Amino acid sequence: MIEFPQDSQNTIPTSSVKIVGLGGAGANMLDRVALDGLDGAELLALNTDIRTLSGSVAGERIQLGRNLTKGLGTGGDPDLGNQAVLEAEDELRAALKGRKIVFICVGLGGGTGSGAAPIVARVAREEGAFVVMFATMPFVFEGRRRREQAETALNELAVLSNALVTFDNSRMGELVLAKQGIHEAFAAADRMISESIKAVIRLVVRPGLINIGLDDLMSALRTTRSRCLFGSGIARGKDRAQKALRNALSSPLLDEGALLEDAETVLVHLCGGEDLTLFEIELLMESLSKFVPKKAHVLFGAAIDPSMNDQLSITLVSSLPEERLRQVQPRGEAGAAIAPTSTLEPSVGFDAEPETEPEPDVVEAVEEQAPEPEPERISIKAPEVDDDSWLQSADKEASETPLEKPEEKKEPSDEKETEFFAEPELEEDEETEGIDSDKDVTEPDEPPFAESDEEAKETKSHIPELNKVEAAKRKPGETKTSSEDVFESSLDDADEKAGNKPDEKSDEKSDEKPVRKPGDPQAELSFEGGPRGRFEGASPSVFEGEDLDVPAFLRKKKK
Ligand SMILES: Nc1nc2c(ncn2[C@@H]2O[C@H](COP(=O)(O)OP(=O)(O)OP(=O)(O)O)[C@@H](O)[C@H]2O)c(=O)[nH]1
Repeated sequence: MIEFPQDSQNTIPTSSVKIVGLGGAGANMLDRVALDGLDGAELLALNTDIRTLSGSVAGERIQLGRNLTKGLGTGGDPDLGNQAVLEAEDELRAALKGRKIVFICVGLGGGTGSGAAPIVARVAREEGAFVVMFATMPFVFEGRRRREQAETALNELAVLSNALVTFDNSRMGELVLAKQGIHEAFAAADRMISESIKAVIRLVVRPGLINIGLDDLMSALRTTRSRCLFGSGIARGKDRAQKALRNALSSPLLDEGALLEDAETVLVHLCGGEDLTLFEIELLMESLSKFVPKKAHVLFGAAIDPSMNDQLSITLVSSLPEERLRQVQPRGEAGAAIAPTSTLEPSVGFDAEPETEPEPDVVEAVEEQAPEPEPERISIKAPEVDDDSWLQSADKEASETPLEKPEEKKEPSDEKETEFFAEPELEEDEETEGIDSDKDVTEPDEPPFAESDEEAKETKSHIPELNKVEAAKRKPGETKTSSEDVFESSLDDADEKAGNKPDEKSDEKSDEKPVRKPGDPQAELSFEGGPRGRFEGASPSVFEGEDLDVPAFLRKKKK
């Protein structure tokens, strides 16, 4: 039954919404949200690392662990992250006071995010907010320690958040071509997270023709021990309704709509420009009905937003009981597969009821001793950096693909269980070349970003390109973005493996010319040489005796 609520329900003003970016990854996600444009919602950045914090676009920033880490990151220690946020709890509480819905963006696996996220969620809940957590899980190549730290935090967050939406970075990484490297993979994940946040905000905040409120959202997500299904698509032009639906269903979390077939409640929200027609809505709902069981409760909302122009967006939110999830095998090819990536206690819903975790790409609520997540290859076309071109390519893809419910589930095949950086066409001996057979690569103590020599060379060969991308994102006065820290670590590893001396590396890097976006007036500093890390005439940024212009990884190395 499709329900058309006539009253305004519980829609909330944008001013009651706060988006929190926690840690380095959270700051990048927040930047992405801001770049993509989101009117009204307040942005709050939380970090131990003062350099990353000061580069954040957020209007509000709180330094965590001022006395504990003295402006530095936690070096991957969640206990430090936990203590650091407790030091700033009062400030945090004041910043979250009176908010009805709080989105928390965090990359799990490091110290600040993993250690502080549960406390941030708790404080937000105590202040009466509905907490939606968007968390990324580390790449497989980051090593077991990070994965374990992430899963420990995830278990806590499943209990503390109202909705937990998990993105596996490895899976997100597969949205880009393997050769595009770490930065593009992060960027792809950040774009998807930003889209998801905007879609949920569109659902509950934007006043619509037919409104969906928090009640509806919760009802769509509320089942015991379930995980959230989430898909969002946007399209323009002829057949835009069909195309938008196709795009939403191709979300890795929906498995081409197959995961909706047992859904009990499905929330559907449409948003279009002033030219949105009733005919389009009917067409879209008819197509969607092929993917949703007849007895399902379909909650429908629609909004007109003149800024959408000729675009139409559709957001689908539902949840799938855990038992059902286990039966669903990943679908190959264009669909994305979802495999449980962690073990979770029952998640808790609004008003302390055990509840769901949403995942726009993966939300999980599974049991202890669940299998380790395995990366799967998916063949969704990589979005272009340019939004419009991405939209056009998505449109084209959608229009070329018939919108039909998949009839058969395919058994997972070994073929798509390919590691993120694996080269599918390599000969067998090439694949193994350079791997140290004496080393147990699953050792808990292996360093993050452990790579074979070949992979190390491969990573290194992307560095100039990646640096250009990151350089274009730097803010005035910033010598590096936080992602470059991660990247520079890879560079170090690559150099070490290649047997290069530090000065050989410097020579290579000094040739790089950072690229600015057209029209951007900001001057550029070269990474090495010249007035290091600051503009000429400016004083060094010294904090607690630390020269913050020296990249964090170098400072950490000195210790
Ligand atoms: N999607 C995405 N993930 C990221 C990004 N940067 C880092 N990550 C992931 O987030 C995890 C945590 O990294 P950070 O957020 O930098 O770490 P932190 O929480 O600030 O913790 P410390 O630096 O250890 O204090 C990493 O292991 C990566 O998997 C990013 O820009 N986008």
